[in-house]
Amino acid sequence: MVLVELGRSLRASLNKLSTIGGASEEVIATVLNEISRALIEADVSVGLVKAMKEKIKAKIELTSDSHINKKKLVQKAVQDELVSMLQPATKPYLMSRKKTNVIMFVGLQGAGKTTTIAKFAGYYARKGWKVSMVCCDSFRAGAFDQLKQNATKLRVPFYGSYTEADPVVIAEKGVAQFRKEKYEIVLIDTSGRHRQEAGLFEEMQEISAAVDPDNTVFVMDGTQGQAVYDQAMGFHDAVDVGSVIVTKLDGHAKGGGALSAVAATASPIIFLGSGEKFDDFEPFNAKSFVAKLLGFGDIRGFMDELQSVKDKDAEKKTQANMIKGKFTFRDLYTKFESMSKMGSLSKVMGMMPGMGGMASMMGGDMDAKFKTFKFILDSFSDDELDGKIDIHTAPDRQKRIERIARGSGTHPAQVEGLLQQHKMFAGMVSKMGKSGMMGGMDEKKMKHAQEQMKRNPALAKRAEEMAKANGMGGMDGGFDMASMMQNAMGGMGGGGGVPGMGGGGMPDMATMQKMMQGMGGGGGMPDMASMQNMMQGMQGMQGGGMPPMGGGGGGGGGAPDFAALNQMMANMGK
Ligand SMILES: Nc1nc2c(ncn2[C@@H]2O[C@H](COP(=O)(O)OP(=O)(O)OP(=O)(O)O)[C@@H](O)[C@H]2O)c(=O)[nH]1
Repeated sequence: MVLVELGRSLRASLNKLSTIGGASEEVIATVLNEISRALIEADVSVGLVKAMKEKIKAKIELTSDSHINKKKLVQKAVQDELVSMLQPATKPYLMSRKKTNVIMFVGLQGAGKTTTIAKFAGYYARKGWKVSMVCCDSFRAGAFDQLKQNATKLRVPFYGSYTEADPVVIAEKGVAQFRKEKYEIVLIDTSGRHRQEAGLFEEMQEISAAVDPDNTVFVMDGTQGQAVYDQAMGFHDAVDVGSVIVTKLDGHAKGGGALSAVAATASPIIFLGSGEKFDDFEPFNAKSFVAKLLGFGDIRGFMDELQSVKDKDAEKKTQANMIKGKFTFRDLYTKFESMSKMGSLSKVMGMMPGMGGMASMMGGDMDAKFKTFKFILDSFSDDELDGKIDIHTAPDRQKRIERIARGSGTHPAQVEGLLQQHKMFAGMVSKMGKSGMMGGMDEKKMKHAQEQMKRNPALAKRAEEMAKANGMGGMDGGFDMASMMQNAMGGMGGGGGVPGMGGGGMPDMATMQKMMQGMGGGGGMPDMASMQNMMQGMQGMQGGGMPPMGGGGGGGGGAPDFAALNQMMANMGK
């Protein structure tokens, strides 16, 4: 998650508010002062912060109802004001799949244009768009090689020239070629300069006139904080900047200032860059960003991502298998694919309520582990993946493990670790399949359970009390995913086990989706069906968590009492 420090300070301040009933004037004043200080430290302009603080205060004072939960009120006011500070005034360009979308990238030298183009290309290619790149940066030696290298890694076609010095000619030829080949997206890299110079602006205007881009994206270095305001305005006035991408928000204290300054120029921010890797990139939406910053998760973003990347056929097959109580290595692979198409796992986790902090705590290692799992599965034969050869019981099991380890560049112990986790999860799926639990929550049954809860508010209340008694009560009287996960994972991160291979099963996407839907309302109680789904989901994680999250399973903490939770569900239904 970007702006880790700012998020941590804001969350810590908000947590000072009492959960029960009211918070004293004094506490509220302290919290608002701390929030203001955190924002100023992130380089947000003092004027903006002052105005924001006054607006929040006014909102709180206006609410004379003494019964209202002050904690919620302050949280909501802070969230709303942060959103309005970061919400750009204009809407960004929306790409269409029916045409060639020509996108020109501009910015100062070193802002991260070439890297951002690669990230942008990767993001859309993962979602199935036909993407291409054109290098018009004939100013910086090596720019074309850099773009070429990135394009090759991403398997995206590119156009450029070592001999042609005129960027306008390159742009025209490249765009014409990719238009003819019916590419949906053509990304144009332009050259940068150290400062905003007349020469740079002229070149940008000439390229722009030659290719008539559908959108001009201004790439800006976020480490400069609020100072970017003048830069953004300069580019805005020189070319018709349609949207902005702010880069280098990883670990830089000034990111908040950069974001608020860009929003103040009325240019829509479309993506944020948070590292040098292609995956260090996320779409920007003020509401989702603030929700993640404050640790509330981003259910909407998660669902959108899930929908846009899901390989529906593969997921359907896996779902059908699981209902029958079957879970092959290919099903495991499908789960990995779905997750990896959504970007880095830490990003995905950042979208889940309360889990953002955990993701940053666990660091980039998670993604490395995730990749290792995929490499191992890539070295399975089709028959092994589909369970036609049961690798667990095959007489030449050891030989197969060694072959897979060689093929994936891993240690046989890591392959063994994956087999163990698969076995555990497949066993669980098998039990659930037999008991009908896996298929148990189809739409009809889910509706029925929801109706039950609606008709009987006492039941909903009891469920909430029970959930709280089980240590699941959290923010807004709803669920605190972080504490649930901590419970569910027991000794995450502990020693023992095969290094890097603590993971096991993962709840199926449908379960996860239902579970998220249940939690997405913010506050209140998830419906009964979702809760039961959630239990199933968590059971899937019990063997060490989502694959890359398992920490070897050694570190104590104790497994959650799923039997008790399930019993609780069952009792509630009576
Ligand atoms: N930490 C971090 N580094 C980044 C990010 N984006 C780009 N970089 C790094 O910033 C440096 C400059 O990036 P480039 O993509 O070459 O910049 P450019 O704007 O294309 O530069 P010119 O072609 O010279 O105009 C490289 O070392 C990148 O790896 C980011 O989000 N975070």
